[in-house]
Amino acid sequence: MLELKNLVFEVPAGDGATKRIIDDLSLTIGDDRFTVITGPNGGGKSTLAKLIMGIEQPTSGQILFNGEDVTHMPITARARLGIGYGFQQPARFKGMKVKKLLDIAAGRKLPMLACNEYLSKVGLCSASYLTREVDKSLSGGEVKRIEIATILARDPKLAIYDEPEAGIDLWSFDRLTETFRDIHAARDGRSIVIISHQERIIQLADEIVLLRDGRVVDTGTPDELMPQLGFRLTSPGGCPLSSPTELHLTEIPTTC
Ligand SMILES: Nc1ncnc2c1ncn2[C@@H]1O[C@H](COP(=O)(O)OP(=O)(O)OP(=O)(O)O)[C@@H](O)[C@H]1O
Repeated sequence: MLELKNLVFEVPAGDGATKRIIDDLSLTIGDDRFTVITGPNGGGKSTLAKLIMGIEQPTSGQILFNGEDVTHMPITARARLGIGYGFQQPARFKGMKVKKLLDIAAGRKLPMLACNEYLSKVGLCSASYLTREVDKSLSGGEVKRIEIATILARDPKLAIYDEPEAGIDLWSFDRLTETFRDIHAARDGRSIVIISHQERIIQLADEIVLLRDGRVVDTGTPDELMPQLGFRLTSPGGCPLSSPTELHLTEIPTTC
């Protein structure tokens, strides 16, 4: 369980003034929960994720993970405890092959079959990508999907994905949505927090958290909050392009 208690994050705003990015925010995320954090641009979503991961330090407040105070713990220690984070704009690692990155994430040398599985879950073909370097030769969407595959390989207790849909094409996004749905359906005690503006991801949530001006302004189930967010409720997985998308997707993970 993740508990955020009265978190405040302020940055210098010149002339000794400060700007409050996260404003006395309290939130509890239980085990086995699929939580989507959404809200307007600049509302503080990525900052909140960075505070949870330890990339930023709160000005005040407390972060507890499974009862342990991790507020001032370094990133690596939090990662060891089981918190994983996927950046909105992932880093590239010149000289590092995709296979090696997956091995590092998993903490062991992965068999090929496992690599195939992780990459297919994000709609990438192992044969084309395992030996590629994670450098500038990969497109933004490819790097993003490889990073998500590394988080799947790491299999953290709490996985935080910052806008996993960003820069990802419709077909790969469909595969990714399936993957998130499968992880959640497994109900194995893992928790997922996804920062997203995407209706189809928001729809998967147990709980939606609406963040604005660094504050939680509302929480609720998709039934409760989606109409308020301006979304129309559809059956899970509903998509006007489901037929052509499925056609492509069956080709992506299985035939490479
Ligand atoms: N270190 C910093 N210094 C100054 N301003 C910052 C800093 N970090 C974040 N901000 C500001 O805080 C606000 C929240 O940023 P954040 O990236 O958390 O928003 P977001 O909700 O993730 O937005 P988006 O939906 O556009 O990704 C923004 O106005 C941003 O410019």
